[in-house]
Amino acid sequence: MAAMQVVPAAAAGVVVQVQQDGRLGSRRAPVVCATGAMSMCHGVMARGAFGSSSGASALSVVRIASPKLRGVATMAATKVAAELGLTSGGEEVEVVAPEDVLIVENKQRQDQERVGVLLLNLGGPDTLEDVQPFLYNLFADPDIIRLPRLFRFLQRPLATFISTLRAPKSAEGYAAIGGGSPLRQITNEQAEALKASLQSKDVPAKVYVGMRYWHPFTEEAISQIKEDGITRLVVLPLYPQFSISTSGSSLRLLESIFRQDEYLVNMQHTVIPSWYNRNGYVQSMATLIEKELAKFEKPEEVHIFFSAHGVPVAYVEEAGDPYKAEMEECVQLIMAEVKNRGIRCPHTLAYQSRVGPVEWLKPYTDVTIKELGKSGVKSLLAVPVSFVSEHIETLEEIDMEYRELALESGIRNWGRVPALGVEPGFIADLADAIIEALPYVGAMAVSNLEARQSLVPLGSVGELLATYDTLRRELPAPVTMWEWGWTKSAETWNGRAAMLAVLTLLVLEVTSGQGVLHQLGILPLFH
Ligand SMILES: C=CC1=C(C)c2cc3[nH]c(cc4nc(cc5[nH]c(cc1n2)c(C)c5CCC(=O)O)C(CCC(=O)O)=C4C)c(C)c3C=C
Ligand SMILES: [Fe+2]
Repeated sequence: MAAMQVVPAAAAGVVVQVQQDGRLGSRRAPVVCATGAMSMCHGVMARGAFGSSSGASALSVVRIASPKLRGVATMAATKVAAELGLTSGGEEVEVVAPEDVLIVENKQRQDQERVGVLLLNLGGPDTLEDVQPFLYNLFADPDIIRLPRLFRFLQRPLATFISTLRAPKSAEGYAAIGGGSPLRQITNEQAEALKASLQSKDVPAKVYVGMRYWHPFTEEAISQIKEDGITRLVVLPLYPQFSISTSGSSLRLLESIFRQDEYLVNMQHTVIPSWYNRNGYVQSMATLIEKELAKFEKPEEVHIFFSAHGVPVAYVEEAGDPYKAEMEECVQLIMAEVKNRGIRCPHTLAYQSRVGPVEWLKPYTDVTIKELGKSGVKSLLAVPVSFVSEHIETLEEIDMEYRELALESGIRNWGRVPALGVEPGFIADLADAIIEALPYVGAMAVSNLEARQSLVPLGSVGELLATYDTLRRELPAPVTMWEWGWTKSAETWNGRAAMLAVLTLLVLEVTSGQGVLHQLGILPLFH
């Protein structure tokens, strides 16, 4: 193992010593000298003109200020040392003092590289006409409704059936918030802000938005990424906590897109699967809470009420979704920071937006609001915590439905923390997360301990999908009327459900003239 250490910057620049035998001081390897001016703050990539006895003429430098990032330092140092010909390539470079390390990258190679950031999000209907097709896309996703293998062919007809039934109720909600979802516009603003923040940190990158269920679809973003010749991609789902039903579903889609395309197979990438535990996010949330609390007449009497989007319990208990654990840890971290600021309000976490009759994560938001009202709480501050943009579930469900319920339940003073949106501290922290992930692009990060900063560790799409939900077990469908399982009643219901689904299929095929039976050439025989 070779050792790489950066000797603190002299007035003229930085000296990097690389040694082959792991002990500093003996058998000196080539020394790389920096002569340009550079920014030295944490996480900032700076550039300068450099000279080196190994022949490298232009380098860029990343300062790693935290010993916690030893893994990042090691990986990048290993790569750089090999590129500079300081090691023969195979051996890992040991980082002696990570808090002092400057990682040196070959700038010539960097100039040919184009960094891209892909923001993943759910998407929402732009107009009321979009509501049913948007819902169709959502319910056609096997990570939202996972049918038993035998019935998989019914996924699409079932999605048509459920989306058609649900569309009028959903459309009412979207009509109440102005006739469509604000998600597209807010996500575009976040992308712009992130690009500017990265640029200000001397990391030029293109930022793309890929939605799962509506425009701009992930496929559209990927086409643009190819067209722009991106060579290194950081994938950032805009969900602070990981769930199979959100980030997981988008990764599953990316995996299939990547697999079918030679350019994408070879494009290096890494994913930041969740980031609820980043200090910048936690601080930004605490600041928003503090600001909203100050608007109450008696802030010390306010109950802080975190409301997260729910998922069916089976996602957590049967498929191993880390969502609940990450959510609980997230709320703990935010409350620890809130307490740090001298605020002593009690708090509760509950889950909203359940769909259908299967059991979802508890406690439910509506039930909890009623209970809090009954128990004498008079002032409530709602904090949406699973999403970083305003959307139908903050603007309609929380601001209208839950507010009304709270007032009916005896709560007199109501407040709501806005979603983070383009809050500067939050965007700057996301930019830092991207910069810190860059050395992992193309590297096997999951196997690296330091990459395990959250329950779902940093890694490539393939690595991440291999770490959870590998079996993709059948789960109770969240939106249908039956229960899967082997109890007597479940069997009966399975049979009925299958009959219902087959009937639906037949009706749809006959009315639309399209479908599996037409494809198999069976149905036209009956015409
Ligand atoms: C962390 C966030 C989210 C999780 C987890 C999640 C799981 C999940 N959602 C549904 C069903 C629906 N979700 C709908 C809208 C919607 N969902 C999220 C986020 C999460 N979903 C957002 C941000 C939005 C809103 C987008 C917008 O247009 O503003 C909808 C449509 C709206 C409605 O009809 O209520 C449905 C349906 C399931 C079944 C699920 C987990 C399995
Ligand atoms: Fe949802």
